[in-house]
Amino acid sequence: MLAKVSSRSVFAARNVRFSSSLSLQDTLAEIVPAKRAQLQKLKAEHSQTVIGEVKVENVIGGMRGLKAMLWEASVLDPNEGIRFHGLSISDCKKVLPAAEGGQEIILESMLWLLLTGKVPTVEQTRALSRELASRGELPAYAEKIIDSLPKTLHPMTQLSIAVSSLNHDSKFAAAYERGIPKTEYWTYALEDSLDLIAKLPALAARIYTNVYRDGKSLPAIKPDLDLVGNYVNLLGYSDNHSLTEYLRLYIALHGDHEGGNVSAHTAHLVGSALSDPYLAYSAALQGLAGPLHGLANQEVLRWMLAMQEAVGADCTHEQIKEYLWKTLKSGQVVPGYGHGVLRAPDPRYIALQEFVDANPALAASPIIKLVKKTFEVAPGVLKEHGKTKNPYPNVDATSGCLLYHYGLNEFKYYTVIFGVSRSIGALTQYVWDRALGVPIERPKSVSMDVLEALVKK
Ligand SMILES: CC(=O)SCCNC(=O)CCNC(=O)[C@H](O)C(C)(C)COP(=O)(O)OP(=O)(O)OC[C@H]1O[C@@H](n2cnc3c(N)ncnc32)[C@H](O)[C@@H]1OP(=O)(O)O
Ligand SMILES: O=C([O-])CC(=O)C(=O)O
Repeated sequence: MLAKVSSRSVFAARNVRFSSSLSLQDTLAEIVPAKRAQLQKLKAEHSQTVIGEVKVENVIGGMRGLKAMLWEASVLDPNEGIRFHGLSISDCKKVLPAAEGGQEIILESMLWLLLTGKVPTVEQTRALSRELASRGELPAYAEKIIDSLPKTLHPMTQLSIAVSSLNHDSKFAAAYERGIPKTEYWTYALEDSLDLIAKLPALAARIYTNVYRDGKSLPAIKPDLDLVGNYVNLLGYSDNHSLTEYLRLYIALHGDHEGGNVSAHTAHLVGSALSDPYLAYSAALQGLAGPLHGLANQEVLRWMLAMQEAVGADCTHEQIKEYLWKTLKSGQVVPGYGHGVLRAPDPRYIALQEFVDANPALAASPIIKLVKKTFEVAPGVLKEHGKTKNPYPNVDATSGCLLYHYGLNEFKYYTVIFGVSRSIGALTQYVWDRALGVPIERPKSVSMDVLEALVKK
């Protein structure tokens, strides 16, 4: 913590903004007018300025590379990876407050940064932890809905249903029905977003205990713990400090990855119809549950375990190469590799590997050794295969394997943890979308006949 504090002056010199002593709500209220003015200026002076072109490949290729949506909290560089309000992951590790007794960045400090663009103080981070804890218990109807779901239903489907059900109490939806002015939308959006983020650990833990622990009763939320501390406690792993710290890092790092990824984009799209934060984030979770997106962490472990069984834990590079080729030749993707934007190893993957390197027990784990060995050969194989534009690992290449090492081996649950995290990025933008009054999203689509006619012109 001392090192973090002393690096403040270095960051201040880089114009990184530090929060004063205001509450989160007051900090935002202070920023909203300036952001609105920034958008008005852009509209007034540059609405017609061209910033790119649309090619046929954008229309038929998943809009890759098209700069067509506003996203405030983070920007993804293909080679450097993600920056949160200009801060890289290693910057965040230096400057964002950790939990009491911990070293890793936590959801609360990342959420504060994402929402406000400012680095919170330790006191502000603690106050946000207490606020989230005070909002964290579930309403009885939500517990009833979760408990009624079949244990065989995928945990991500359960999470999406549970989040959606909370719209029963949406303050945003109720205020809209009452007829509030548009300028006030963001305050209700923020209320719902904080409520939802706060309740995600209890929702996610209830799903876990129902599916994997015979519905064992859950402890109450502790008012003095950070959100992930509470989550780990609810999951029944509170005696494992290393896992708690890993989850703090994991959940902070997965929070936001600019706007175009499937989950974030979905929340933005659904929210643009003024569906409340619960409905928007429930929809985002449905996208996160796809194997090319968040479900890849489950798929990586499944693939790794199958490889381990086929070639043994102590396998050679040559055996891994053969297994990679077998996967590729059977027409499957290598899970945990490739990316829609990144063209270098994902810095989130690197940050998790650094966590491993600092923990000898993790570095010695057979499954984590296999992750590392696979990284040593997979890029070469994927380059030779010649299809993927990015032969390097993304964050999913290792995230689930660490959970497996810690004994959290119910891999169909892994994306739920990702879902707890992604809320902070998706809902940050939800709040800003309402504060800035961005319109309903409605791009123009074209048929192939129209495209043919357009290219002939
Ligand atoms: C948190 C996250 O969401 S990170 C991403 C997690 N997903 C995965 O790890 C799944 C494996 N990876 C993939 O499927 C892809 O790399 C994606 C979905 C992440 C990105 O997709 P794209 O942007 O379309 O990738 P790209 O432009 O490189 O694809 C070109 C071709 O390479 C293939 N390709 C891409 N990645 C891989 C891979 N890991 N293994 C094998 N083939 C691949 C694509 O399927 C595509 O094949 P096609 O021409 O037959 O359709
Ligand atoms: O950016 C993407 O498309 C996928 C990804 O890594 C994420 O959402 O975290």
